[in-house]
Amino acid sequence: MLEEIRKKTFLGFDFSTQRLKAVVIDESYAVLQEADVEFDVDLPEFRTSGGVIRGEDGEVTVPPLLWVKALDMVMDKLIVEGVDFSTVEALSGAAQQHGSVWWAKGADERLANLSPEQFLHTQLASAFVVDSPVWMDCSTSADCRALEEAVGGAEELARITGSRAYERFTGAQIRKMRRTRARAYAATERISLVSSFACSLLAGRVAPLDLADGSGMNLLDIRSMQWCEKALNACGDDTLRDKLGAPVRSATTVGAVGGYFVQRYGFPPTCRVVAFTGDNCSALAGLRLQPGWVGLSLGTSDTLLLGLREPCAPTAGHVLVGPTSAPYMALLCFANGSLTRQAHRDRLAGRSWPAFDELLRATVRGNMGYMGIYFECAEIVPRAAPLRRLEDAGGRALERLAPQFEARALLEGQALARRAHAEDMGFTLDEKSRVVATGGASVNSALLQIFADVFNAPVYVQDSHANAALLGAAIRAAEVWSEETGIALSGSEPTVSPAAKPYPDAERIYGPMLRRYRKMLEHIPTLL
Ligand SMILES: Nc1ncnc2c1ncn2[C@@H]1O[C@H](COP(=O)(O)OP(=O)(O)O)[C@@H](O)[C@H]1O
Ligand SMILES: O=C(CO)[C@@H](O)[C@H](O)COP(=O)(O)O
Repeated sequence: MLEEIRKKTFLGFDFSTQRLKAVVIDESYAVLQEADVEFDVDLPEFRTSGGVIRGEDGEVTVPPLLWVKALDMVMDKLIVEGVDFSTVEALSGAAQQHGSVWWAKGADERLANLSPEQFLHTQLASAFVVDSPVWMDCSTSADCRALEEAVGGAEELARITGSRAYERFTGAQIRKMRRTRARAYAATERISLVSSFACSLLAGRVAPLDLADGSGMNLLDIRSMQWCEKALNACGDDTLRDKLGAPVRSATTVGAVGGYFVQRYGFPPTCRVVAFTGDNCSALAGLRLQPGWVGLSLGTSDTLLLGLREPCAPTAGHVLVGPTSAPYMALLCFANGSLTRQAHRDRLAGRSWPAFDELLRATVRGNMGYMGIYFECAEIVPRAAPLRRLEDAGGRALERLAPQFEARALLEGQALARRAHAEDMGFTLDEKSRVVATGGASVNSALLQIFADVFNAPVYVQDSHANAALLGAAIRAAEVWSEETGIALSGSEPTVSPAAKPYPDAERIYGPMLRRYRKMLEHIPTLL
């Protein structure tokens, strides 16, 4: 009886590229408290820009201690928000995908013996062998080609692992580490993904990788759900399987919360830790997409998410093991998302979104035929080096345009790319189609209107302030807890609200522009 009336809450984390967010929800999945640590602003001592450190030759890394320290900070911020940790029945999390964390020897022991008297970051200062390569890294092209060759070609790798070899995927990152920093590779006891690393901090032991995020490594056979022997051999030595450990289904309780959190913050010792997963996988869980809907995450990267019944071997984009009841999910990741929009906002309109929106309002839909492709960093879909292409309605190349036309060309070009590549992945638009947007840029109604018109489908956003990946983390914790305890929760479907509706002439304007976008692509030197 007492158990039934005791207040039950669930905690979710999102270790995304630019910040760490945390949310507490109740049994009906209503948000009770939220907190957030912005890496560049709140942890300036790590000298990140956009949450990462850019090195030479396309290397992009993060010192894992940044995430550890951010966890210390976000916990303290949750206390300030009034969170009562003694009511947390289960927790889970999401994290940027593909990044790897390289644990020094004795990782499990260190995690199991954390003193509640001290911060985590002071106790884990020497727990990592190297900085973490993250998803923005594009320094592993040679390793990608070698991996594809070892497995029998790009198509075969895509058939087995759900993706051709991609620079940011963990397999090639591991191969590069072993090739260029053999001593660091050898000194590493365990390799985590950012998600399973964050889970490890909470669980007080090195936590297993989950199958959904594990599919973003080019190492997992997405049909058998086991590591692919050939891919392991191509990227590591005979210790790699042990370094990675066995992956688990995303809906798995990996254990109880670590003693550190019980003693320092008052969590109940029975609080369950549910496997953490990739942020896009978590967003799929948070958005609860229905057939015909497409998820659009506008975080640091722009990603399109779809539930799939069967795996396929995509030429661009990825198929991951499903984190929810859909057996698989499709993921298209566009590296030129918010940071590219932000860079051009700064160039064209000062550092203000309202001023940028003002520029958009000075133009018409279709931009009088002006179109642009802006890749500030190497693009993932399509795989291409940084470049800028502008053309007029007659297809003539232009050097520059007035700021208002450039602003619209940038956003329309991005939305056209998202639609073209979603269609290539098998997404078909019909009258039931919906785009459900989430992530930092989903507050921008002018951007959402462009997506509605280009997709010729209404765009919705979640009613909750928390983004879908973050909310998905807390909801996954609640659902696994409910399934395991047999205690039903009143948790409701997340409600979404219409944010933009396509104009009746949208297809007439953007259908031809979609064809022109595909033509422009033909003239772009895409990388292999
Ligand atoms: N009004 C706005 N219009 C467009 N983009 C915005 C706006 N507000 C924030 N953003 C973008 O949101 C991005 C951060 O989104 P967020 O989902 O927090 O990222 P991540 O989860 O990858 O850390 C910023 O880079 C910023 O450019
Ligand atoms: O690499 C990918 C997906 O394949 C990225 O989407 C990362 O998962 C980072 O996510 P955000 O910080 O952009 O949300």
